[in-house]
Amino acid sequence: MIKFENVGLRYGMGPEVLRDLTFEIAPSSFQFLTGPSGAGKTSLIRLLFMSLKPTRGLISVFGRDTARVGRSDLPSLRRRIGVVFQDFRLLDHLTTYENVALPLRVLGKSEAGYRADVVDLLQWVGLGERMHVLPPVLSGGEKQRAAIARALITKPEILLADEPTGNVDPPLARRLLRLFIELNRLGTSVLIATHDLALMDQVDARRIVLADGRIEIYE
Ligand SMILES: Nc1ncnc2c1ncn2[C@@H]1O[C@H](COP(=O)(O)OP(=O)(O)OP(=O)(O)O)[C@@H](O)[C@H]1O
Repeated sequence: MIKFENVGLRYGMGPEVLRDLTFEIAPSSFQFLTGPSGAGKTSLIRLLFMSLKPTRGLISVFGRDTARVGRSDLPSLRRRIGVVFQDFRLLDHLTTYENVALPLRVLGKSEAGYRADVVDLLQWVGLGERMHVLPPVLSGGEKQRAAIARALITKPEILLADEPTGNVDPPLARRLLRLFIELNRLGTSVLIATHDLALMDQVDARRIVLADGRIEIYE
């Protein structure tokens, strides 16, 4: 569903931070993206989400060459990808419920049609009791789960999560991991960027390892 061929990325006139990346992400697959701090994990997620363009090589997303995707086609392609950013990006003036419902509101859906889905999803991530509070009073782990729910509400075909367990204690990290595994079991592809070795050791999953701008894949 996503294919990279000899992809390279540099910022401005700087050195190439990603080099010769060739790999695929299959439908319904589960993988970790790992590597030391600064290795390029966030940059790779931005390439996958098409918020950055590669400086060379080919990226195809759902069969479309991203270099040929026009501005008007980008939103509909992006809707098929859920992203959880490292800094959550929740809107502080909207409740947890409203934050999670926002992608549907933007699509012009009616609240009567989506209310039950949003509540179900909030319960699934364990935020049923917290849906009417504003993000500033949520704990780090609760914000994390709200961001995950918001990424999932449009039923994306792939979920990209950047350090989703970076702000939570080990028991909650294990719970989030179980949630991602369950999501994958239901058919969604999952890519989790992390440098948490203990987390990765809990699942026998594919590892895409970034080092010095290149990748090695351990199936
Ligand atoms: N907007 C930018 N402009 C210039 N250089 C950047 C930019 N964003 C990232 N870089 C550089 O690209 C390299 C990869 O950064 P990136 O944030 O992708 O790594 P990372 O593996 O996600 O790191 P971390 O685990 O610390 O979040 C780093 O050398 C970083 O300094």
